[in-house]
Amino acid sequence: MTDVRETTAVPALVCEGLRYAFGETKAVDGLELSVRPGEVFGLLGPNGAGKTTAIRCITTLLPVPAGMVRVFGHDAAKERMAVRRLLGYVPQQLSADAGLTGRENVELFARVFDVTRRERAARVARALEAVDLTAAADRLAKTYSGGMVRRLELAQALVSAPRLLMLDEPTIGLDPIARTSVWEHINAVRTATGMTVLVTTHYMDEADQYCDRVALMHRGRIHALGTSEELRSELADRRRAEGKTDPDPTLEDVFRDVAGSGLDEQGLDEQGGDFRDVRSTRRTASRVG
Ligand SMILES: Nc1ncnc2c1ncn2[C@@H]1O[C@H](COP(=O)(O)OP(=O)(O)OP(=O)(O)O)[C@@H](O)[C@H]1O
Repeated sequence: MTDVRETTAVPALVCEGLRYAFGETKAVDGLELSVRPGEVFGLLGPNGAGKTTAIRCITTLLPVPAGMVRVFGHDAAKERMAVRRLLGYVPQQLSADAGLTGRENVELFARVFDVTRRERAARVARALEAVDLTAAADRLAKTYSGGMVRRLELAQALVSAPRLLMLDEPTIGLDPIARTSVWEHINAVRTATGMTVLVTTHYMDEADQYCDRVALMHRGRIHALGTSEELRSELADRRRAEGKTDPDPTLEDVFRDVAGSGLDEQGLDEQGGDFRDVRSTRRTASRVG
């Protein structure tokens, strides 16, 4: 893979005062975010927090009705094509075609992204290799396991050599081994290319382990932002100051703390207990077949 390490200080992504409403529902309500080039940034939050809507605004699939979104300095409202060329996007919904082989699926995306005919075969082969699907490339996608499908979707997004890769719940519904494998491939490509990654996840353990920084989103806005360690140690300090002697807080404790009582009214509890429960509500592992 070509080395396109970032040398510029321009943020990979900036959202300022981003708002998006579906009728009366304020899905994104004044989102403030800045993602550094080359980092893996985790956008965390319960169902309905506004993560997917924010991602759709950033990827230009939805307009930016209020506020500002910039991708490597390009305005998502005014320079949509420039922004699209910089982005790779793996949505929550299935984006691979079960009736095509892995290679054909990636080729399709190469065509959509205008990869020239001369470059196409090599780029497709590189993308498949980056996610360890070379040996399975000529099998129909419907024969793939859930983890392989997710890696295929990753290859589809990588074939255009994006500078900012957006992944919406990339590991939901996968078993722990497949989840680890997906993350290892994301990390390997990031290391090789210097690509920036914005990922949404419900899995706090994954965010803790794989994200350089995380933002905790609730009801359309960010409630805390930093490294997992910073957020956890800030909460530990606050607890100590209040005379509490709890053991080390987790990222999920941080989320409960920053979102406060709102979670009890309309948050995690309403959505099935906690972040761990949410994953059982959606299954991607058997989506193809
Ligand atoms: N097409 C739509 N029409 C109406 N309301 C919508 C639509 N899409 C999302 N919403 C609402 O906007 C709010 C934010 O939803 P969104 O899907 O962005 O949240 P999310 O954090 O991505 O949740 P999830 O983790 O379940 O994907 C929710 O209240 C949701 O019901």
